[in-house]
Amino acid sequence: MVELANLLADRHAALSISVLIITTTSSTAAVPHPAAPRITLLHLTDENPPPAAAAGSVFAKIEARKPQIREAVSAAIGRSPDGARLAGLVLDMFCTSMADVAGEFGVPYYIFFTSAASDLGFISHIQQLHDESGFDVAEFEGNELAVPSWARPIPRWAFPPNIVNKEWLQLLYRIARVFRRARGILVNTVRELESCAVDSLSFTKVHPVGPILNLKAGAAAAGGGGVPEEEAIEWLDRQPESSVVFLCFGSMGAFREEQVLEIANGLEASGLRFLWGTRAGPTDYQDVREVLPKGFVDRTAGVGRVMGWAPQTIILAHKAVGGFVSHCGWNSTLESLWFGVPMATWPMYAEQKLNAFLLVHELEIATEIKIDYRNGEIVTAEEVERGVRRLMERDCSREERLKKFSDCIKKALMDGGSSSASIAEFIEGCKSSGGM
Ligand SMILES: O=c1ccn([C@@H]2O[C@H](COP(=O)(O)OP(=O)(O)O[C@H]3O[C@H](CO)[C@@H](O)[C@H](O)[C@H]3O)[C@@H](O)[C@H]2O)c(=O)[nH]1
Repeated sequence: MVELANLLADRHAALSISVLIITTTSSTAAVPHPAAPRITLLHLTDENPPPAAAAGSVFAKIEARKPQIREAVSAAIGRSPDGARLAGLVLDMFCTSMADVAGEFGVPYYIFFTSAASDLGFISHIQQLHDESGFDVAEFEGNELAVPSWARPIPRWAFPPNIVNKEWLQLLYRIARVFRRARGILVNTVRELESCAVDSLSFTKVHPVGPILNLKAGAAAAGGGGVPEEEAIEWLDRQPESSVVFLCFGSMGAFREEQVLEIANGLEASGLRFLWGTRAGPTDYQDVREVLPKGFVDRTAGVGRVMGWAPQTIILAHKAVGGFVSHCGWNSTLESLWFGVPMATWPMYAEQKLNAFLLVHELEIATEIKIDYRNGEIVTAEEVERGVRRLMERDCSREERLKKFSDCIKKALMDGGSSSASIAEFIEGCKSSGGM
């Protein structure tokens, strides 16, 4: 959201933006600094959570903050210069309940969707099928489902794992209905990367405005252990060009001890250079070194390092890195594309299997360690070894495609680029809706 605010403020000098940040007990990442004084960050903390926030899902906790949000919006209006008016509310997918607040202030709301447009297409399609014909994706028994925003049918294994949970699915449908009524959806993607999805989404105005990245690498979240950041980078500086496999699984990608052992054994058997970013397991361990195979750190000292939170964008930008094993979170995907680093997929949760399917089968720019990963499954050392070797093999046609998309996404926000045009169109739309 802050990076989006930076981008919008940069493109329109009269725009002031307040970013409301709801802090929950599970908030981990540090919030970046805004780039312009016209951007105000308002942290709505949990110190005196309203009673409803004590229990329930993150959505219920957020919804319980409505009065706080109303107050914050009123205060933001009060602070704005004479003659300025509220243009609208931009909501992320966890905050769709605040659409009502936009209504109360008589302004439109927009969505900021931080995953792929293809994922947005999947969500809105299953909701439409459900509402129009009672289709129940949780009971779907076919092998694949044709979805208009995808060039090829999506295999059932690639569906987000949560959809078998009926309660969660109803929540997803509710969110998708709010999406449909939005004045527009800003998507962190690039038209050239997902033209099929962007062109097929016609229920509201879709603005591909990406890639919105924080290339300065966010501040570290706690947990994981391993070598300190400076040591990891110094080590990387000493490695030959494109020789290191970087493994990192997002802000929540922690593995159980059993899986840590298989990854470690697979990496060691491959003989490849590696830098492995880890997150602490929820219950098992605090520092990954507690659960690595005995002697692993010493035996692999010449070829690898294990660390906790990794400064991912700095590492992906490093010339020693030749491949990235990723959980396929959308931000990691865009960062990898930005730096032109080949990816091997290991999706873990949320919509990551869809992203992996997009990367491997639609765009054909990634290989797989695992693509149809099921929660709780163990990926063996042999699979890891094979996967990292495949990742580091030269494949000219894959590299060419990767370079093409990497070039596209670098141009998108430049003058004349597709995302630049989309942002301008969004801002014009805000003006014509009478808000600015
Ligand atoms: O050790 C780490 C781990 C993560 N990151 C950064 O944290 C971000 C991770 O983002 P992402 O790749 O999108 O993964 P998640 O944190 O898992 O993101 C959630 O949100 C995304 C959409 O915003 C979804 O695509 C994912 O499935 C969902 O898990 C990226 O900027 C990484 O550079 C680091 O810098 N170091």
